[in-house]
Amino acid sequence: MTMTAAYPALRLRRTRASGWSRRLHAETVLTPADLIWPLFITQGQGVEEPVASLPGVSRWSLDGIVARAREARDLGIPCLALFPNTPPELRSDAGEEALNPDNLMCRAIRAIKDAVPEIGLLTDVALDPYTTHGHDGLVDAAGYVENDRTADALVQQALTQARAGSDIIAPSDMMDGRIGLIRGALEAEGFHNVQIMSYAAKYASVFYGPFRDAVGSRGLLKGDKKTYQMDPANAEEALREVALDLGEGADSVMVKPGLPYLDIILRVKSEFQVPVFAYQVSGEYAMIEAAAAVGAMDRDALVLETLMAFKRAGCSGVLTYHAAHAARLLGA
Ligand SMILES: NCC(=O)CCC(=O)O
Ligand SMILES: [Mg+2]
Repeated sequence: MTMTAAYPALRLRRTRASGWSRRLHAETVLTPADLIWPLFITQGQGVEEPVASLPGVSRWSLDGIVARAREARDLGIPCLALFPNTPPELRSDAGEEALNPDNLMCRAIRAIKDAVPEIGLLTDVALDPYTTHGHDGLVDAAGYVENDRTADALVQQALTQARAGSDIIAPSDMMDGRIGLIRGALEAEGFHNVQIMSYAAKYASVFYGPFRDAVGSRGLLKGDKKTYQMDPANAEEALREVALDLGEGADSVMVKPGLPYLDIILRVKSEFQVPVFAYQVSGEYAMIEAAAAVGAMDRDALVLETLMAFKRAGCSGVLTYHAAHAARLLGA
């Protein structure tokens, strides 16, 4: 790049001097269409259960979930991400409830599609909301999460969700090879337009703590998830993960958590030029709320600045528990 001028002819502050000019020169735009709103589903009717570690976030029974879907539509949010809180009596070692066509997830998909057909639904594929041990897959006698048996179960779980009406299958389990198997099964059953958003680079992170409260698996989890989720020390490996998932048929890829991994988002976008999404996870949400609660920083500004950072790094969109609040701030 050749500079045509130097100070004092060139002053970068000139274009920043007024609001209209800052708007005119903004390189990145954040709109409600960039947001995916994760929602927690619970049993019953007329139930709202606040999640203590996520102030402002609740689990909703199906009627409340449908109300949130209407709210999202009216705010211009294009897509919801659904997570069930499965009661202990429906959990098992193999998480069979994940394959029940009448489980909470499938009932939520159908209820939303009936009432608000114009909103997109992204559904989580992994066994952790359904297992007694809190792991994302099937565990062998030594406590190791078995890859290939788990992948077979995930294929069945993905088909169960696609049959219920899911628009985007989002495998969050980090098993090897599952994207290709799921894509093949979806094609074979005629679900040609059901997308796959792969949690391609999902790190074994402390930032997921409040989410485990929300889906009821915190107290259950035995050990940690380091034999399948990625080591926070690694970046090159994330590019290999993304390359594999794209090669197996993922339509878009996700990096998770979000803000501490902006370098990964930037590298994935630069290397592959495909749709990349970030998950601003529960611990990130909790940090923002905690900082705002003690008056350390302004909540609304923090929400919008962090979401803008994802767009600037190259994201097509962001999963965030602040989605509805952010959409309101953006004046939808
Ligand atoms: N599979 C979905 C998650 O693990 C979400 C994590 C979070 O929000 O902390
Ligand atoms: Mg992988």
